[in-house]
Amino acid sequence: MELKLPEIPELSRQHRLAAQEQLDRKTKPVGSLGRLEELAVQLCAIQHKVPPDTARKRILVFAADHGITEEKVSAYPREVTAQMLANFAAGGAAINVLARLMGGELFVVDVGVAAEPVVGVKNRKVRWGTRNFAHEPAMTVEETLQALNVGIELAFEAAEDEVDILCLGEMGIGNTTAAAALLCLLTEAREEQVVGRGTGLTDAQLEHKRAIVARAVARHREWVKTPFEALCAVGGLEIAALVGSMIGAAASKIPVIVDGFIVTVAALVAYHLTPKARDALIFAHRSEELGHRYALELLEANPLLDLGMRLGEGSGAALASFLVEAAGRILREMATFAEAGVSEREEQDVT
Ligand SMILES: O=C(O)c1ccc[n+]([C@@H]2O[C@H](COP(=O)([O-])O)[C@@H](O)[C@H]2O)c1
Ligand SMILES: Cc1cc2nc[nH]c2cc1C
Repeated sequence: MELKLPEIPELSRQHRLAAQEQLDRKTKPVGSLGRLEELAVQLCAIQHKVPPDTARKRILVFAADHGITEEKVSAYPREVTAQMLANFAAGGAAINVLARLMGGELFVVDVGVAAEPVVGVKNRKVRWGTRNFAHEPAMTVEETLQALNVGIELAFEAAEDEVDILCLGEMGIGNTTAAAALLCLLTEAREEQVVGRGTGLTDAQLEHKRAIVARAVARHREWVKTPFEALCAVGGLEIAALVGSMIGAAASKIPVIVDGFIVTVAALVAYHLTPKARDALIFAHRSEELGHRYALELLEANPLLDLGMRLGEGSGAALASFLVEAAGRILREMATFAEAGVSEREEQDVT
């Protein structure tokens, strides 16, 4: 298997201009809907249509386990990943509540959880968890490509189902360690800048996690030459699938709402592999996780929300989807000055 990525179309300048022109004719002072207007224009540029479609929303939650949990880097035991899959399937997790509230479909995809498959969760296991990257590369080239392809396939399936907006989330105990190490390997970041408390480490546990990441990153820097190799070295199966899904969605002109720290690091990998993947991304929120600010800055991303959240599961993306849908509906449904018989702005000479 080799790395073959789908072609990504350019953002549509024509639809961007048409969207802005229509917005300026709606019954509101020019520019008064602020970032909602930017969002509406961005949706049109990604989808190549005015007004944009926002009715059909799908959340993809990619789940996997991490060998690095052997190093005691998470506040919770590895088994929680599989247990949460059962919770997702039963409808009891935060993301189930938010999916119901937003009227979105929730697809949970097991790309590599270290347990038997769960009924109600899509089984696309590549292997039962990654290897411990403190000692060896987390994934082989073959495994990484397989996981990337799971993501690409799910994005293409969404396109076939005429999904309008894709929200991306993840579940995987230990994945803030993988994401932080990946961020270090891809950039000049130091561990103190990007290794955070994840699910809630104490000060002493955070020190330990930083030492583990520093040692592993130094070790893998010796051989890692490309972003793809960085993903193999310290990434995760769900992170690789997220990267694939972003590239597949961009190729299919589907806007993607990026959740927290882990999904943003996946976005950075996608950007390094194929820069145009960045164009289809909308950043949901600024997570409490330490490295998120840094990762967002690298992508020049200004997220919509800042609610002090650090859950994952796509929860921030689901919340931001309300704003994204609002932006699209404003362009679709608001009356123009002419339609409503409202007087337009006056050119007043005050000299
Ligand atoms: O999305 C975030 O910014 C975020 C920040 C901290 C933790 N998480 C979630 O918590 C898990 C990873 O935390 P940890 O401490 O086990 O590395 C994983 O299931 C993520 O969904 C997610
Ligand atoms: C309970 C629990 C739920 C989660 N959801 C995403 N990451 C999680 C981590 C834990 C520990």
